[in-house]
Amino acid sequence: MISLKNLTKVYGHGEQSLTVLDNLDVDVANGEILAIVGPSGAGKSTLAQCINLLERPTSGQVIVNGEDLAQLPERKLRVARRRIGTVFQSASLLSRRTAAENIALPLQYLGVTPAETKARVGELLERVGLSHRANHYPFELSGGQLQRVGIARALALRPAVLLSDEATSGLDPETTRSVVSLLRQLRDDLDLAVVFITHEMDTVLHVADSAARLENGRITEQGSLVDLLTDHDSALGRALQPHLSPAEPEAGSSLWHVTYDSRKVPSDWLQLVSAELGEPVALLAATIQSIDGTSTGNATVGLRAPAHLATAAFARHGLRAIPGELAIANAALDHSSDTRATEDLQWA
Ligand SMILES: Nc1ncnc2c1ncn2[C@@H]1O[C@H](COP(=O)(O)OP(=O)(O)OP(=O)(O)O)[C@@H](O)[C@H]1O
Repeated sequence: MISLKNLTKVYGHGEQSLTVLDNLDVDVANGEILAIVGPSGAGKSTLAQCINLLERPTSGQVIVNGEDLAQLPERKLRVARRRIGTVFQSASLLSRRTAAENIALPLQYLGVTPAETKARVGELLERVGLSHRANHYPFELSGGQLQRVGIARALALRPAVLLSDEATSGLDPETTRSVVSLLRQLRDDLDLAVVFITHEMDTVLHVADSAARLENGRITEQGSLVDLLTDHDSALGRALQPHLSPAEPEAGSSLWHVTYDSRKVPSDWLQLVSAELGEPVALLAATIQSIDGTSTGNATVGLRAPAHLATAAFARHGLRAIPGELAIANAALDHSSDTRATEDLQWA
């Protein structure tokens, strides 16, 4: 478990000072992946460096398994830092060492015997699915394989916390999916608390149990993925939903945007709403996913029924429906009055 309490980082002094992290409170339990998202300049890299204590926070606590690492003197910090394994954007492996030798590095620095190191490296290679690439050099490995070696190296000293600092950024979608599924596997097998820092909103839905939004050095929203996705007031929840390009509605019918507003939306809601309205409801676009066993998502539909009947029929099944023009007008309003919406659009 890792807890950040009142974490603050200020660069510079006096009039030149810049508060980059402002009183952050974040908890990540064992077996949980928390995604921290935010636009460029929000403070994500600084936060990563404060979590693994490469930068000392100006004030506040970084508590791992009950101990505040931020207060430790340098000598003790060197040891305590082992509790946090970090995976960086580019795996940053030593080019003249094989995959196995790169993974062995942290163990060698610690003076672990060659026999123990060999056994541990073998275990780690197997865990990340790379036993067959043990003796390959970085230039012989794909982007996804390099990240797997980076993950294995981060796990070498059996950390309690795995910090992923843009570890999937720049990877193609399929490779991202495979790295993400490895992280989820490790979360479960090793009961790790995983902090997944990213600017890629698309990945969050696939990897995280919970998400927090960092903006101008502050956490502006955080919660479980399901809570965020089913809260129509959540800017982060909206930004997490994939964008849809709906088909044209039939002439004479109007377009509605439908979001899952409850944890108990029946899977056959389209038929149920059609039956209640006594007319077909056309599905024009939809994205629905299961998060921790709860269905969430949004859809665009076309129908002819009067607005008040349609709204009520959707609401009875835990869905929130907004007429197309109104939804577009709301989005425009968000866009002009709320910078968060602007950035949501950029991330999506
Ligand atoms: N060592 C430093 N000294 C002074 N200011 C810094 C330092 N490091 C970062 N900053 C400032 O802190 C702010 C946040 O930077 P940071 O790199 O943490 O953001 P970020 O969210 O990671 O951005 P990006 O996604 O573009 O990498 C920026 O205004 C940056 O200029």
